[in-house]
Amino acid sequence: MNIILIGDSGHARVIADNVTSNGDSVVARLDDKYAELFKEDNCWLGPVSEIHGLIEKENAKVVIAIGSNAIRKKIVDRLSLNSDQYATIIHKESIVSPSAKIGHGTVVMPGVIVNAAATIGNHAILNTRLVIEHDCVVGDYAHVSPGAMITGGVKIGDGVHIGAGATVIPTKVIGQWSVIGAGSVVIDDVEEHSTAVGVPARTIKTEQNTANTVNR
Ligand SMILES: CC(=O)SCCNC(=O)CCNC(=O)[C@H](O)C(C)(C)COP(=O)(O)OP(=O)(O)OC[C@H]1O[C@@H](n2cnc3c(N)ncnc32)[C@H](O)[C@@H]1OP(=O)(O)O
Repeated sequence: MNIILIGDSGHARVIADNVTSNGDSVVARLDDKYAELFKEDNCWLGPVSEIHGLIEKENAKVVIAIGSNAIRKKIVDRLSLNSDQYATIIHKESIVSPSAKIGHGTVVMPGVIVNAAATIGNHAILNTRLVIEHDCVVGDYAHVSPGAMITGGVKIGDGVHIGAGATVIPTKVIGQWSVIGAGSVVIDDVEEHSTAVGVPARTIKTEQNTANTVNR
């Protein structure tokens, strides 16, 4: 499969590694830091506006390879591609239950475990070596960071960012566009648009994080 990445930073480089280690090819990396389209090492580099021509020319699918949940959403909204024009990248050294569902545009990094009947939304990031336990639901545009432990039946809303190494105990609900600090342990539900940190996690900010919050 040919893949076009939107974004050309560290997160995009990790996704590019995932793509190639699965035997697929990154044929373009598009980013508005480039003024015009050119080819380097057999890969197109250029502004995001080149995407429609390249999808056709290269018979490629697209992944938004940008770490910010809000910016991924903005780009998806702006591009208005069909869902089948996005790829789902699942690293071959991850373990995904046959009964789990993973949405389009979502990336599953090496060492991830997704257990039975978990449902992962679209354009989400399941980062290196995390665990999503049975029956969890992870929303669209969520990012669960490296080493997080999401135990059974947890619900993570759209656009949520779970920090590295955080733990969420069973059946808790993290409201949409909230942020959980690195290393935190969530033992209560977290309201939408909030930031919660610590062990146990306590909410330090509410109504702060939205789909317009770009720096996570
Ligand atoms: C491949 C990759 O790299 S994936 C990227 C993974 N990224 C992460 O895991 C980053 C997660 N981000 C964090 O943990 C951040 O600290 C956030 C988002 C929770 C908070 O950031 P900010 O909103 O800038 O808060 P700020 O730094 O001002 O801290 C506010 C308070 O919370 C405390 N705090 C912040 N983060 C944490 C944390 N993870 N655990 C415990 N306390 C924390 C601070 O000490 C501070 O306390 P004080 O008011 O008593 O001094």
